[in-house]
Amino acid sequence: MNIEFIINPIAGKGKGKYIEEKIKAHFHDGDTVKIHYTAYPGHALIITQKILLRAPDIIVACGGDGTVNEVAHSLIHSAIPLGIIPIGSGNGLAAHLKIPKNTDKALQLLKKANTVSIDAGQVNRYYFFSNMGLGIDAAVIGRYEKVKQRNLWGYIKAGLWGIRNYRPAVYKVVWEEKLLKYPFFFLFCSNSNEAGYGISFTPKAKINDGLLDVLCVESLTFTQQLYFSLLVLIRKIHTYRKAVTGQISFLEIESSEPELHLQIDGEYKTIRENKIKIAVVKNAITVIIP
Ligand SMILES: Nc1ncnc2c1ncn2[C@@H]1O[C@H](COP(=O)(O)OP(=O)(O)OP(=O)(O)O)[C@@H](O)[C@H]1O
Repeated sequence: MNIEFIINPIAGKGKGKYIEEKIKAHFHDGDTVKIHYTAYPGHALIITQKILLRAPDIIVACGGDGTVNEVAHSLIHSAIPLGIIPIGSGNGLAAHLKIPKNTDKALQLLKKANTVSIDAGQVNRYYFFSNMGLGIDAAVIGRYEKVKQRNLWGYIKAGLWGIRNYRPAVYKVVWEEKLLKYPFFFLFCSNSNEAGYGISFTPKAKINDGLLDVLCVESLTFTQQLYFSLLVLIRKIHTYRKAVTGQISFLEIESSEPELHLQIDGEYKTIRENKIKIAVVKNAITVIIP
């Protein structure tokens, strides 16, 4: 088997620095293994494009949702399966796919090569495989990237900062026959049912149903934000009267401001336009699962 690994050395708490040895212990006699380390954001995307020219049997992303996103982006509509070794901090996609967090168990899966075809979401020129969000979600991720503490405590600190500092932006959301226009607290679109750390804003999402699950929440007071958090924790957010939930294959969002701030698979992005179009890409990639 020819198998190539792309390791993000800073994912999670820097676990990527230690997995080379484990990889070598699992794959020897008869297997050709190549290991690549990413050196900067976006590097995994470029490495994958080069690897594709050699047509290996499997390309493996070792990192969190950000690394998986870059590798998977280059694999869209390729027949080569994606392996995931979840060593990031959140690992939402791997959690949905029930890929073990234990590195040895995740490496073992690669040998069985049991695969599934999954959808992706497309936002303008970007893709997401787990989720994307606007509103407080993007503000929190933007803050999280600044605090440089890539763990649950880092997310909690960024979340508390978001509750104090996020100012709702007005979006016009065109969603089949629905039109929503108000200051938004939260706007989330997901392919998976896990956002990371066991939290889910879209518990009913299925990864290969040809649809994306959406949650829109209008501007909330401080107490309502606490209630929102509680409903998310008990996976009952769809029951909240200030939430609009549903499934889409296409969605348009227009902001009252000249640019849009998003999180895409946990990475903060600024789109220098006031409009985005979100669409589903059916059967976008093949992934190795248990
Ligand atoms: N050598 C590097 N130095 C700095 N950043 C890097 C490097 N290699 C990759 N990156 C970037 O690190 C970011 C975070 O990676 P990733 O999402 O895989 O880990 P994580 O944030 O710990 O996990 P999760 O997204 O699941 O919470 C990505 O934007 C990726 O492009």
